Amino acid sequence: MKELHLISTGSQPIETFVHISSLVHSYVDYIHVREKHRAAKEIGMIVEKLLEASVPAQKIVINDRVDVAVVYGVGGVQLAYHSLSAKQIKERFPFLRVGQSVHTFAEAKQAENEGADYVIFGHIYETNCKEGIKPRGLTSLQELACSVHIPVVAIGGITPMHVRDVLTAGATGIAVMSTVYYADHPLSTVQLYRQQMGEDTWTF
Ligand SMILES: Cc1nc(C(=O)O)sc1CCOP(=O)(O)O
Repeated sequence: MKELHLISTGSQPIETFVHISSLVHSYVDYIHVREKHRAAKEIGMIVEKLLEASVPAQKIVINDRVDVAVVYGVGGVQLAYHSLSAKQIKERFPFLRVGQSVHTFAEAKQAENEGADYVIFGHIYETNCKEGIKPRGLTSLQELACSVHIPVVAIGGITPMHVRDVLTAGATGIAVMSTVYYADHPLSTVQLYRQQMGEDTWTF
């Protein structure tokens, strides 16, 4: 099964993020709370709202803040270069699914060696989120996916029309932000991603 991850924008009202997440969660595998400017307490409140909106705890991934993930009993954490290491977290909290965000082959190898469950690699295409930084493209994705043994989730500018190319390049899943959270019709957008992933028979 190919994974579909959604990432919060960090700039939307929380109510909008929770509302859209509640509409689409049946069709996605993971919803990342990536709210870098917010304190742990606020991130915890967002998790509470997601849970109240029936988003399953196992689908919730907290960016960076392992403390919040453990306290709220959610499914996973997504680590950045400035986060605690995958090794430290896996040793203490083996029940957490640990993703590492990477931008180079060396970072991906290190994540694998440290016991990360998967990496998110990007950005593949141009995206407003990484303005002015050259996209890494499909060839780098292909090289990286061939070189590590853990799943590689692709991120950055991925529209439904890109999905097949990205999966053909070796990604085991995709992560998207603006195309869903800024969509006029988030539910049909997510369904379109699923179709492109060859999973139009997705059951929920
Ligand atoms: C959060 C994030 N990380 C990236 C990376 O390359 O590490 S790209 C990205 C943003 C992805 O947003 P969109 O789907 O709107 O392009």
